[in-house]
Amino acid sequence: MRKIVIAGNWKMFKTQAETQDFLQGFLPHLEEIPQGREVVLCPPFTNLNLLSKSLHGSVIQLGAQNVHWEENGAYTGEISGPMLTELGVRFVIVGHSERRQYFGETDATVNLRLKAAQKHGLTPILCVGETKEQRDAGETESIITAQLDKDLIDVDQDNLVIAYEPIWAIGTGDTCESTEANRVIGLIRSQLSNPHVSIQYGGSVKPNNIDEIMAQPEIDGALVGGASLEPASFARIVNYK
Ligand SMILES: O=C(CO)COP(=O)(O)O
Repeated sequence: MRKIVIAGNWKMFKTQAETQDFLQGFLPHLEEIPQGREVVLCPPFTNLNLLSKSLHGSVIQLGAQNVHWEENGAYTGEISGPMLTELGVRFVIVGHSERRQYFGETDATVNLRLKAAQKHGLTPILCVGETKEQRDAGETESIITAQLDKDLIDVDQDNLVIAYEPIWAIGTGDTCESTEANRVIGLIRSQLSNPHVSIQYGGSVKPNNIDEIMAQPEIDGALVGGASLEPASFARIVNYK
């Protein structure tokens, strides 16, 4: 059975005070969330402890935005798997295009991070997707195939979520047509050994397009950036019809 996973990626947004404000607006909506939907919040590391305490016992699960492959060591600025699991973190985003683009992450480091996440019992959300230039050049399929080939070496597909995030659709308001996202996600699925992996769509997911996106048969959830920052908007998304 493929699980539905809706995750909010807060990126580098929200102080702890702003996180408290978010919770005040969001917590009243929790009861509306239909059973069987996994809802995950991935705040900056600095908010994990606060959210871990505030969401304890609720249906909302906690995710981080990255994880290092070693358990500890001289890796300034990095966070390890045991540091996350100690806080009750269950999911971790790995290989987001912003990490690949701005922080030099490669398929090799993405692969190491995926394996480390799984070793510590975290479920990684692997992000893949093409740039506008690659899409225009007709390279969407070959780029994604190459990413999957390298990123998933020795990765356990029984404990994995994948997010298809076309880079040109991130933060632009330029959503990928839902039928096209469905097609690419079907293509991703055809390259996996486990057909039950949940595959999300990400890129300008909003309250006004979530119903259409989730109506697509191949799409098992969403990875939501900007629209997860505002309580009413994220509540509407997790309560899609
Ligand atoms: O990058 C994203 C989620 O990881 C998508 O961001 P937006 O929803 O803001 O386009």
